[in-house]
Amino acid sequence: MVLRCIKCGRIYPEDEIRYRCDCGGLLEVVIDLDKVDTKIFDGKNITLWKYESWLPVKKRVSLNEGGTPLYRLENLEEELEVRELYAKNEGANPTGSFKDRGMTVGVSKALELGMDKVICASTGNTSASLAAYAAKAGIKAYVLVPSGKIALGKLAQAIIYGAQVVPVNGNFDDALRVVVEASRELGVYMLNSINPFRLEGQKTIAYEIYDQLQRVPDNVVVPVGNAGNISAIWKGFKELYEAGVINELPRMIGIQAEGASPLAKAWKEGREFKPEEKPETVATAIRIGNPANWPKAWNAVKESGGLFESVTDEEILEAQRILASKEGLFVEPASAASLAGLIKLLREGAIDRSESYVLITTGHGLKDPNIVVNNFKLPEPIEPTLEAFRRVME
Ligand SMILES: Cc1ncc(COP(=O)(O)O)c(C=O)c1O
Ligand SMILES: N[C@@H](CCOP(=O)(O)O)C(=O)O
Repeated sequence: MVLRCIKCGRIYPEDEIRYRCDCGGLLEVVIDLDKVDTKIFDGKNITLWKYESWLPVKKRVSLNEGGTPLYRLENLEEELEVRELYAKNEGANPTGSFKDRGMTVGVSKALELGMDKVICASTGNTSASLAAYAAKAGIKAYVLVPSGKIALGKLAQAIIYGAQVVPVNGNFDDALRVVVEASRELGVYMLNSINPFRLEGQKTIAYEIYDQLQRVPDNVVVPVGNAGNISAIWKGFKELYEAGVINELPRMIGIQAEGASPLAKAWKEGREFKPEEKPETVATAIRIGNPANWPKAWNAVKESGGLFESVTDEEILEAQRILASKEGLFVEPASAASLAGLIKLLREGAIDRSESYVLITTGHGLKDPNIVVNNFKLPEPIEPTLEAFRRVME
């Protein structure tokens, strides 16, 4: 197993602490596919560490991540007239988001490399997850978050798990710049998704979807922020394909929030990627203007024959309400971008109703309760009598 630059192909040893190639390109972990266990996809006992032979770490800092439910969304299938629709509910991970898949592998790698301090920039979920896994590993975590722009539940998580929370006057992109410099200068191990080991954990979403469905869906719909997750899921499917486990690949569909949609804009306008200076969206998790993994995500969408789309904040909040009220699935706004994107693409006739779709619902709704409560006016309290309640029912 080695690290390889996706831009120039240069190879680096796996135990060298580096996040980019000397040419500036992103790195990926090259797994030795001759050594993986291809016989384990039997639909049983699904957890992330079931796929250990496909992962580049020997140590294991775990909180029992992965094995998340794949729900069939029958009510929405009927309403939207789609043949097959599923949600892979990543909110069921230990800290309530897909980041736990990345952190179990990333923090394990930090220990293997002898690092005792870890760091990330975060819109919230990465910080909550890193804080939990660092606590479990007994190492120090620093988390840099955009001041005033992180959902309440996520902030509470980072605090209680014992991370040093550092608010930054700026957005996620500004915080990430500082984190990259700190990892170069101050001997802290960076666990944002530029770290290729983080993405190795997240690629298990693809393994699990195949394991649970026992086939490859036609399409996987993923909310996109820093663009690591869509890249990781695509890598997972490609590895299954290259190892001969599957013989077809899904289309990857990336959904961004309109106010933070540099990839969707470049894709739809048929031009080069350009970062956005002032990203803004109600879905704070994906309020990112300069996605660090954009070249990987671009390749994923292009190679798979997929597409990028963007959705408005109104469409995101409506999709969040629909998922909760029609399917009993409460997800945070960024997660609902996947359903909002699906609805938009179906309405525009850009995708086929007779195909199968897996929505990645990336984070739990309880992470951001304010978004719901602040938009709802509670009725006046009633007297504690049957009569008063009878009037309510009438
Ligand atoms: C809940 C949630 N959904 C989606 C995303 C987007 O994932 P990525 O940054 O890997 O594109 C994030 C983080 O960015 C997130 O926290
Ligand atoms: N949504 C993310 C932002 C990107 O983080 P990354 O570590 O996956 O690059 C967050 O939760 O902070």
